Amino acid sequence: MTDPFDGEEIVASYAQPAEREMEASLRPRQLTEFIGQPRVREQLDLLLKSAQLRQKPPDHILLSGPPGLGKTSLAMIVAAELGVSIRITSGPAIERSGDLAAILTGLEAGEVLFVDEIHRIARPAEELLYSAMEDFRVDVIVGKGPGATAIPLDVEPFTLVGATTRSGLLTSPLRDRFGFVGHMDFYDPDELEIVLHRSAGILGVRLHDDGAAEIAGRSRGTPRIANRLLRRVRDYAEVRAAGSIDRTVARAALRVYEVDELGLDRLDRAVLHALVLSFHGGPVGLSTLAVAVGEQPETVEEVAEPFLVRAGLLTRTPRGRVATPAAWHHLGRVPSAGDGTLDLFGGRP
Ligand SMILES: Nc1ncnc2c1ncn2[C@@H]1O[C@H](COP(=O)(O)OP(=O)(O)OP(=O)(O)O)[C@@H](O)[C@H]1O
Repeated sequence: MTDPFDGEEIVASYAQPAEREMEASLRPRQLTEFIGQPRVREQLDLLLKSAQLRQKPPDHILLSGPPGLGKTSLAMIVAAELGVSIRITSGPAIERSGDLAAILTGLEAGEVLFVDEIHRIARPAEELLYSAMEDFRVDVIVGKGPGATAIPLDVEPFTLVGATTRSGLLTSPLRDRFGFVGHMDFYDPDELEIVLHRSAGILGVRLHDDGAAEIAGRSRGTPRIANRLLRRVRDYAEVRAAGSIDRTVARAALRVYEVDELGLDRLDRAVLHALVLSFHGGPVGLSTLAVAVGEQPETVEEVAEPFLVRAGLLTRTPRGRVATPAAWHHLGRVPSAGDGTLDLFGGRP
């Protein structure tokens, strides 16, 4: 059976490079502009203000949560609120510890170093980070074997902001060196409506409250997706609806872009299809499921599953992933008593 939604992946929760520039223009610049996440916001506000009172860089900050919830934006806000510049890198980009040593020793006093996907940093580089975070010092090893020597180099006091979608994969020595851990959660639809109105203002789009509510409800609790859907609905509105977005226009546009009423994207639906149709609802192991949808296990686990679990469509059990009755219903199917699958009309898939 072909997936009727197998089209452009406009609700994918990771950004395409071409969209990064547009995303940057929509980023909140100050803590007061940052919508939602009230607990993290308040905790960060205290951390930053007390650091400013003491005139010292704040403790290292770890932000954890699914993609697109605003971790990068918050890291930039931390630097902006402190009035310092930010250097940005990511765990996978730091292949050798020498790369990290060069970044660390090049930092200016008080700067923020943002390491996205910090759980993917290579082990030797991670070990270098320990002394840099704790003592503002790195030992660079020169040479190999018995003749190798460690040259200690000073690092200016800095604040590391690490972002991770998988805080469970962080080793405890690394996790323990963060003085503050902020857990980001999915946004409520009413918070996403505020995000959408703010973005519409920046983009110069007329967005009515009912249009914002329609888009927010399909944004999977994720501001990045809300903004992406807004841009696509804006395209539709400009060409077919004189540039104004209300509920009717939003619904029509999202139908064209094949975003369903739950906001599921191609990968989400592929996972549900595989789980329900190929594995009869599970339980099935993550790697088997990932092979069935042609993705890496990490992509299924980090990108699709958090929302599927939250939407009550998938559960993780010790024996593997299981489709809930709501997942069967969403695909228009009913679980059969035996191992076969019957669709709602009694036929086999
Ligand atoms: N609280 C917020 N208020 C307004 N806009 C937000 C908020 N959080 C995120 N956004 C918007 O969502 C987009 C994605 O945010 P950001 O890149 O900070 O997420 P992220 O969690 O770092 O994602 P990833 O981990 O995938 O890099 C930004 O362009 C920004 O416009």
